Amino acid sequence: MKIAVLAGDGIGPEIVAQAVRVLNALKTDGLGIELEYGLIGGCAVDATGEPYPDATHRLTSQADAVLLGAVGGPQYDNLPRQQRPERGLLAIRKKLNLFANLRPAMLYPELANASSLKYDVVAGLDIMIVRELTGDIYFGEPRGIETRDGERVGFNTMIYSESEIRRIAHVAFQAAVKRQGKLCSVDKMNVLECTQLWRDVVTEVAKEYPQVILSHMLVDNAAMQLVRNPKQFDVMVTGNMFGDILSDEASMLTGSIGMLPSASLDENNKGLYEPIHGSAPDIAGKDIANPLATILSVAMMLRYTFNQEEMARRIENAVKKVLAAGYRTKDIDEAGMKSVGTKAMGDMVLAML
Ligand SMILES: NC(=O)C1=CN([C@@H]2O[C@H](COP(=O)(O)OP(=O)(O)OC[C@H]3O[C@@H](n4cnc5c(N)ncnc54)[C@H](O)[C@@H]3O)[C@@H](O)[C@H]2O)C=CC1
Ligand SMILES: CC(C)CC(=O)C(=O)O
Ligand SMILES: [Mg+2]
Repeated sequence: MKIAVLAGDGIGPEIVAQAVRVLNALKTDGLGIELEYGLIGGCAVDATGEPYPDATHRLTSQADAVLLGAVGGPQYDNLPRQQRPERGLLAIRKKLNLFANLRPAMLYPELANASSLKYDVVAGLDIMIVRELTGDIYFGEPRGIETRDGERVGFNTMIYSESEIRRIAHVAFQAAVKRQGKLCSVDKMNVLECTQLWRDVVTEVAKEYPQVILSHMLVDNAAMQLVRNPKQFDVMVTGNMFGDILSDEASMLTGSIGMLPSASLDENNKGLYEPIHGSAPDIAGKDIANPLATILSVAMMLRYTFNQEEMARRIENAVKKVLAAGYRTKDIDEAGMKSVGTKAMGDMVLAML
């Protein structure tokens, strides 16, 4: 099995290095994998002028799975839009048809005090956010900034086709069937036609899953409910932009954005695995970033693309043990715990593994 490793920018190389150590440890234990490295994002622009070069696309197309760190940084913010690192991320998602983004927000009991909510509100929290990843306002055309009537206007297009909504709805319903059987679809149908269609299609698909209890919620309320009573949610399904925002919000219920992994899957469970956070330029190069979201993304890779449930659990259990033993990077640290940096956290996960 081939894994394309794209570390990207900012903290990307630091956190991916720890996840690669985990993969290499499993390889030593008999997991048949080969790692190949490529460029994406700002580092790819620096080397080739493109955020997602053809050579990287050849590598990822031939790989069974992709491990990605993060892209972007302030030094790239003034580039022409097509060259911005984030466009590389949009390109890989679109070109590999990775339409189903799974973002589990689960609280490790050891991190109860790190959560931004009180213990009784978050104890046992386990939400699966299913975010559509290749459509919506992030990809819709027309888009741009142009002069109209003597002033500049900026515009993007929120667009979803019925088939795009239907296929992500199926992923979400199937996830709900395997979990507590509850699905909440999040939209803004009171003002956006695009999401009226979203609600209509999700409601139609629900007929194929009578065992799942479907509810609908407007996104502003959903954002509020996530910090009021997050345990009401089992699976949430939503579009690209709302899912992006709600998953960053949900991450803080688990203690830190540095804890949330993700899987981005195509129809055949070929996948790209990355933490949900960005390149965190404010802490890059300081050996303080939390590598656990990236390490937990490797667990998702083993589960979803390689069907190695036992190895996936081994990684998750190693993370649990590290937290139970009191090791904490800065973002989840608290009094009385053992503060560690990025690499030392990787050391501890390897030791527990
Ligand atoms: N998937 C990706 O590659 C993404 C890339 N970005 C890009 O990343 C750059 C920075 O974006 P921001 O808005 O600052 O979001 P960010 O997610 O990179 O950082 C937000 C905050 O969370 C902290 N943080 C993030 N990951 C952490 C970790 N593993 N451990 C400890 N703390 C962590 C950062 O230090 C920062 O204070 C931008 O260029 C943005 O476009 C943003 C989101 C996703
Ligand atoms: C950087 C963007 C393209 C996307 C983003 O923030 C994300 O996928 O979480
Ligand atoms: Mg995001």
